[in-house]
Amino acid sequence: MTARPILEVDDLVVRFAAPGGGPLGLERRYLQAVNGVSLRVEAGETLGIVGESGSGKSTLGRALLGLEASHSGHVTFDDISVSDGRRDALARLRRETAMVFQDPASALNPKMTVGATLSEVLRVHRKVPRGAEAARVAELLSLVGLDPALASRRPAALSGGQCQRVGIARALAVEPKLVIADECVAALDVSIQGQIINLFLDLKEEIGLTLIFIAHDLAIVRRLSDRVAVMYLGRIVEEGPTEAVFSAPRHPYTAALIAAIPEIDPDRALPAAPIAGEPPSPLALPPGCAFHPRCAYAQDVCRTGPPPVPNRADGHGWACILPPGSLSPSPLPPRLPALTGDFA
Ligand SMILES: Nc1ncnc2c1ncn2[C@@H]1O[C@H](COP(=O)(O)OP(=O)(O)OP(=O)(O)O)[C@@H](O)[C@H]1O
Repeated sequence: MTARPILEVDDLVVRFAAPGGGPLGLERRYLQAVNGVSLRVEAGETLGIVGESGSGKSTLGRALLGLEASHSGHVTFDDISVSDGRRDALARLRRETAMVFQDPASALNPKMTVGATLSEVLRVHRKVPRGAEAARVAELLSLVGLDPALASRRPAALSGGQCQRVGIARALAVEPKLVIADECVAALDVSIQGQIINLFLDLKEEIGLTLIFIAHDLAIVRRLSDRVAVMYLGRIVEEGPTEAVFSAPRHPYTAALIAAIPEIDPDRALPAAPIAGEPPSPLALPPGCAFHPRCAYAQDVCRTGPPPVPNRADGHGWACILPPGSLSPSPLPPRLPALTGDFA
């Protein structure tokens, strides 16, 4: 029996109007920050979303929580449709989901104590009876590994790691069915990052937290995620069980990102990322596969044909004409001879 997804996303498009154009006669141009994304998240699962800067991770995360309007496509959260913008559905989404942001200090009100911040969430969401807030605040602080005595402090009197734990406690205060963490450890020291990752791992075990973890640090995502989705210019180019994706990537972009992960053991360190150049402008996507100008494996069909049809085998999807096992484990793959046959 397959578990029921708590979140289902079908062909989601989120776009922003480009500057210029519009009413004076010029045709309005749009940047497709999320360009036809489909994915599933099951209860208790952690989905990591990775990709270079500008690949659309944050826009996708915001759209999933109704914080960014979608242009087309469908998002279903726990059996309610949230993409048609119905107020009651959005209100339920807000009650049952939470976001943890990158910069812990600026995400907290500097004038409010930790206790007041958490109590406010409990009150607004009517999570505990009047008078029981202080006890629940202490519980929440303990849950994220903080001394309940910190409830009387303001953010300025906390370290970055402590602030991020408060941010996580605030997210947990609504007893969310889904938490989206967007680059929530990027601003922290490496040792504090490790502590926050361990905290998420504990929360998965203790309260069955369902988490979407957005990051460009693949090593962290590997440690935390059950499945991983790799984004490139608004699309998911590869998605599957974390170890399958990391040990045998099927898209050259994923392989290149993995090759760029710094190795702790210098003897095993691989040379720098082999991805050539910068990503193209999302306003002027190349024809064919959008990754082809940077891909060491590109064939003529990748340059001129339609964008690759996503493949799926063994629960592992990839949007490339290459069959599984084609990618060299070397970070500087040789150009492959021309492929024959239809792999799509
Ligand atoms: N409000 C906006 N208006 C116009 N363009 C936007 C807006 N927000 C994001 N974009 C553009 O959408 C694309 C995706 O941005 P997004 O921030 O989602 O990417 P990201 O993968 O989260 O990047 P990063 O890791 O740097 O946060 C980028 O080209 C970005 O410039």
